[in-house]
Amino acid sequence: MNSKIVFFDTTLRDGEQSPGVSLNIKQKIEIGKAIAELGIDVIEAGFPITSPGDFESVQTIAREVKGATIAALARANQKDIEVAWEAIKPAERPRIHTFIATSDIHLKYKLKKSREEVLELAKQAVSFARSLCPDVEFSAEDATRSNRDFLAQVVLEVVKAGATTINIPDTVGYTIPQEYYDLIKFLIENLKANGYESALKKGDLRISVHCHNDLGLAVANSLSAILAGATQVEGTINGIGERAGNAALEEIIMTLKTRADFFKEKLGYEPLVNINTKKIIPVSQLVSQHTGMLVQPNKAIVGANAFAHESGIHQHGVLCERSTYEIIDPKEIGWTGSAIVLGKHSGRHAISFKLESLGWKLSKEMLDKVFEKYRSEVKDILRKVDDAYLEGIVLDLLLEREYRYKLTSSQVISVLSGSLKPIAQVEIEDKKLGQRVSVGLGIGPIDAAYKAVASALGYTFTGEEGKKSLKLLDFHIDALSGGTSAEGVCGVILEDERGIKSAGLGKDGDIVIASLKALIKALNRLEAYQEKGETLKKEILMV
Ligand SMILES: CC(=O)SCCNC(=O)CCNC(=O)[C@H](O)C(C)(C)COP(=O)(O)OP(=O)(O)OC[C@H]1O[C@@H](n2cnc3c(N)ncnc32)[C@H](O)[C@@H]1OP(=O)(O)O
Ligand SMILES: CC(C)C(=O)C(=O)O
Ligand SMILES: [Mg+2]
Repeated sequence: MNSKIVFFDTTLRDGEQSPGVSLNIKQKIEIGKAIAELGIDVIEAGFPITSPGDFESVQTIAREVKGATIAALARANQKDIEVAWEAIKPAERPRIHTFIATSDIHLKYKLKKSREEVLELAKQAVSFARSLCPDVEFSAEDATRSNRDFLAQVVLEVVKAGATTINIPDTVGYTIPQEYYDLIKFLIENLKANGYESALKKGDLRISVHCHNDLGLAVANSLSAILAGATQVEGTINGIGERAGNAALEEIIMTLKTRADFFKEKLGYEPLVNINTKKIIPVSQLVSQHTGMLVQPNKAIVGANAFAHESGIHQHGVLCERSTYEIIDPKEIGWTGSAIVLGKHSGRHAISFKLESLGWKLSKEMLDKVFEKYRSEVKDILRKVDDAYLEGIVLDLLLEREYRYKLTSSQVISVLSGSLKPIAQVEIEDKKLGQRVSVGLGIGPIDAAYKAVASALGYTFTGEEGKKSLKLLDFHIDALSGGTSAEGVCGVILEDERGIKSAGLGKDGDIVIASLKALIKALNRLEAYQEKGETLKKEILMV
């Protein structure tokens, strides 16, 4: 019995076929090396006949990427195969991967050839490839829409011609798990009946699967094929690839690892052996960065939300014991850990956890007050609550009466056209220094208003000398309801020179006023924190 499944990565070939993706040689080598470090057995580096650039990158990968077999794709013709061989020849272990479609749809409309002609081309391609390279993979493109008996005949003949891996692609993502299971089983039984049982058992001959995700079934189909006896599985990092993409290798790997019990029982052996799963997140991020294909947040394993918990009941569970709502330890795949994200559905346990991590250890009564304020002031307004807003609530409860600034008057003028600039005038009551008045010019009315406030209180957003520097880390405005008379809500996060963060929300029918209210709130909280924050944290509060 085979002791392991061969993992075949085609991020650099099928993955690069994603619309809009084009990787340069440097990026391909970086990705190739990262995939090899993950422990992937075969890396399909490209399709060398495509262009001189593709040839060069496949050749460079063949020279520089160690540890994995390096494969190159070729159509079923001599020229493609010669060029592919030329490119991969320098690899430690080269593989020629040749293919031709076997479905009647492809034969009739695309190749315009009979079944007999395709069978002949497949045999010739494999035996020519085999005359160059000992490791030859053959793919029957669109296998899942092919006539079963014809497919079985092609498979048998290319094995006789010397193919060592036979790939049965679900090229258009059409099959479903049970159907694919039956197909793979049927093809394996047919090979066994024709004298290849021992080769299959020893791993000298492998049935491979290559699934596309048009119905969202690529990973399920791949796993089903493994259960039917396939011993090579193909896919890409992050599931990128033609149209809806390929099977996501990281999902297959983590399913085999997480449900090793199930697969071991069904297969009689442990299917996952050599993968260094801690490299999954770094390689996923590298692929996303180089291809420009963002990973959707809710994507399994590698999505930003895959180990993030926002709802109170789940947060409570995870804080008690991670395994209540997580089936994988995120550290096992290279994340730093699980994330507790505050939002609309969060409860007291998560708030208390967050505050403790910020240094605030609150009494139960105080926590109840914070939660009530969180519920009434923040929960429905912010989609994701930064820690600074939470800390701001605590400061309001303890120190609001002492807050230093009050906006007493303001006027802001917008400019439609011409050389004039928007201008703002503000009047602020400062508990320490009395009334402060200032004027600001800006690109827009909010910019002008913020500059006026900063100048009145001795701050600068632009690094002016002699003033206290502030960074505007976040600024956003939303409408609280629909229509032109909707109330606007502004959220602001500031950071001072020491890295202290402070946030404020402001609501008003006038969005400039909402923005000013948010800024003044954030500045009040910042000053309160600077003066008393650390001292207050040291006390266990019994308010
Ligand atoms: C399912 C898959 O993912 S298959 C891989 C798909 N990937 C790519 O196509 C990316 C790289 N492709 C390319 O750069 C180009 O298509 C090239 C260089 C390979 C070929 O370009 P062109 O010669 O201009 O041909 P074009 O792409 O327009 O058409 C494909 C030709 O290959 C033929 N062909 C397609 N598949 C095969 C095959 N497996 N074996 C032999 N011939 C094939 C077609 O019948 C057609 O032939 P024709 O020119 O005689 O009509
Ligand atoms: C070339 C083959 C393996 C392919 O990518 C497909 O059929 O999807
Ligand atoms: Mg494909």
